[in-house]
Amino acid sequence: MISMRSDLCTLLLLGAQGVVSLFPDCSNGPLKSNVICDTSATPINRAKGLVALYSLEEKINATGSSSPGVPRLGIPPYQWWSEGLHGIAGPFTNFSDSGDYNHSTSFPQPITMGAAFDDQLITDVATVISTEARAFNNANRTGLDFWTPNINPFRDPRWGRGQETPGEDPYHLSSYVHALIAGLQGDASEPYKRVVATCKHFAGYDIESWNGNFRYQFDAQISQQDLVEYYLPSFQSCARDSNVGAFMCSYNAVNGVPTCADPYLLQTILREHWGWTNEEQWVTSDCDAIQNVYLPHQWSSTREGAVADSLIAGTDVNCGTYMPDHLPGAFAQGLVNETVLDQALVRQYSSLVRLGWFDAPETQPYRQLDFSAVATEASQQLAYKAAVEGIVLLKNDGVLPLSLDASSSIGLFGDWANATENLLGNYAGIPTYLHSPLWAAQQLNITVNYAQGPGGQGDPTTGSWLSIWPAADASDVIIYIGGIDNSVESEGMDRVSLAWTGAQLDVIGQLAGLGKPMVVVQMGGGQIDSSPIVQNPNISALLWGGYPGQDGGVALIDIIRGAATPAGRLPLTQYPAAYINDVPMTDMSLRPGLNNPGRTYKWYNGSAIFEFGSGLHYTNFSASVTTNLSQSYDISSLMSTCNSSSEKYLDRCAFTSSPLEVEVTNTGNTTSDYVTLAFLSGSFGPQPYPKKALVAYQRVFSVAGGSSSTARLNLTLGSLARVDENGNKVLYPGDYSLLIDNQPLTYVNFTLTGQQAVLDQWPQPSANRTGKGVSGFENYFVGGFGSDQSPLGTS
Ligand SMILES: O=[N+]([O-])c1ccc(O[C@@H]2O[C@@H](CO)[C@H](O)[C@H]2O)cc1
Repeated sequence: MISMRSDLCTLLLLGAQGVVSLFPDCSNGPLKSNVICDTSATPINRAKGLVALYSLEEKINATGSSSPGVPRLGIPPYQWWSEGLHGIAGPFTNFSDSGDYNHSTSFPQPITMGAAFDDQLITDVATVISTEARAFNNANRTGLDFWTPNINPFRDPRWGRGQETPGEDPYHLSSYVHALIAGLQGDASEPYKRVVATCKHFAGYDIESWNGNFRYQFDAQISQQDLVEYYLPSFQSCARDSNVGAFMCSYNAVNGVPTCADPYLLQTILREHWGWTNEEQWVTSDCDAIQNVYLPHQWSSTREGAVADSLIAGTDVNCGTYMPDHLPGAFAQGLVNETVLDQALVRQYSSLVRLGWFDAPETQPYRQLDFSAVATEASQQLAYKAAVEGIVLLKNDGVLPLSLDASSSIGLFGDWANATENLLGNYAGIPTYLHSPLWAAQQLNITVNYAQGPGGQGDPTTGSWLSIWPAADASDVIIYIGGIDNSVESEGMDRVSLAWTGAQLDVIGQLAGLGKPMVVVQMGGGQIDSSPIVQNPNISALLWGGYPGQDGGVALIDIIRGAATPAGRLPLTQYPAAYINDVPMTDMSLRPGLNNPGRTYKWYNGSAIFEFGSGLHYTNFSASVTTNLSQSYDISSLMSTCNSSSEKYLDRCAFTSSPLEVEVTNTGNTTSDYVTLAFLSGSFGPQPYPKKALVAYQRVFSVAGGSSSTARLNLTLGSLARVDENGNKVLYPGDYSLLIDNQPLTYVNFTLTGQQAVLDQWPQPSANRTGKGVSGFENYFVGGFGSDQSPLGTS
């Protein structure tokens, strides 16, 4: 459960009335001869012209996410907060009760789409989301700024919001988010952006509630090495490589400073080091994160201090009302000046200029879109395809695919067998339809025996499962679809167990005891320890489906019956259930250490139940690297080639002059996709060495039995680099192996020689990262998080 916070509650109530969004009228309104309406001027000059007309009060009012507009100038209210995680959604997106605009396309959760390892799919999905967003916006039903994607890496398996991310690997996240932003925002050279995407939550946010630590208060202690190597690459991809329009700073602090008040993160790293200097780009706070700068972080000593510190640090929009409420006091106290406020507003309005907010609708293709562009046949098929591509086959003794005909009788059991809303996961809008596995099976000409149970995530008594046994007796094949859902992993709620519930294991065990062919489908975003299923010889097959979206049931049943073939790969590690006893959630370090067996496939020193990248097919593949890589490379000549290339950032410079080619051969009979995952391992750079690191991937499609396809992988100098303790990205001499993740593994060895070379010199934070503190609030947590009042009601 999200704790409802005072001013946000008000906001949400206002939002229930719908998005009151008109566009400024540049042809007849009061601004028509202001530069804001001059389409030949630059976005920044247009925005400056507008902001110059605002009074201080009007400027301050415009800092909240529900911006009231300026009626005297014909500036309508604007709602900055829309969500679009896997389809348009959010508290301010207004679906109608019936008729047009009563639904949109709901795609799988990112954790499932991440498993597809298909960047083109992600661009296509994001293009549909931005198209549908525009149609809804034209009907005043949503905004133009979408607070998606969530690209904090899924570091700890307990994290309740890991489902919102593409997984645990920073390279994968970086590539995924680049593809996503292209689809959401469109081509940067176009006159208008489709919508603005927002990379969140910057940075180090991946704890909801663990052992007395809460997202609003947590101070993540992260080494510079882990920050650069693990927590920031996806954000760098957004800012430096994908030209994203917006960032969101997070609730937590990093190394002592709440992120929304941290000039090191927001200015030195984001804007200066990553060159995110375009004035159209702005930072919003997470919802009420600025309040948290005061309490519970106690970084600023007053509310006025918190808004001033955040604005000065580089937070331009405040989700909530804290800035509009407390900036007047901050100005009165001389804590902030108007130049900083103007800068925030110019960023906001030049972004709206790029969205065409001020321009005549006739000139803009996106302003012509209506409900006929929503939930089209092609979008529905894409939602299905995304689900199919993300489903992962983890065990198969040959029973799958089932060949079903009119004489087949299947038993469908488990909480997810008739899942509808569960298919979506969190941050969902209203889907076009919800096709459960049961519904999908019932569309086939077979007998389906369905019975509910065990029921919920608790451990109900076996009495409630009685209907299962006659249904199972009547079936030739048993399919159990269960696992976890948003009742145990969600916003505000981290998991307390990585095991299947006792009730589910009990019923699965009893069903397996019937000795019939049996398939288990593990659902949910976080992984659960499926070793009891893997080890049970009576269970023939195991699939993972995550949250597969509106057509997820059809996708699952189609894979089970062979109408579609599985080729997804786990985008995260499946740890043993005991992992949560081995490491506190608050330990942010990746490498193994005291009370930490290491995190993710790179560093975990125990035995995973399933490794990152696991995934079987209904056929077999071999892979061979056909580009000749096995040689020795001199670091200084690699560097001088890159230094004289047009690439501004050395880590993006290509390692090989043309993409590395991998020939993928289907050595079996069944046509199937194949995800080529390329990892690097070896002895180079600082110790300890990671077990391996993903450096490239490509999905190849519909490879027929006996034939081959070529995967082309772009390797950069950055993919060979390691990060030193100061966060510098360095190319080191040493022995390298490129591994193509396949059975058997394909290796290519090569060496780098000469002196190490720095690809990216990391700016260091200043030594002083201590806040001002708030006296009298030492026991603030006792009072909870709902407001910035002290537990005693004084402030
Ligand atoms: O009080 N509320 O209404 C409320 C609603 C949502 C909420 O979560 C935050 O809002 C989302 C904004 O995009 C961020 O991803 C999430 O961390 C936090 C608080």
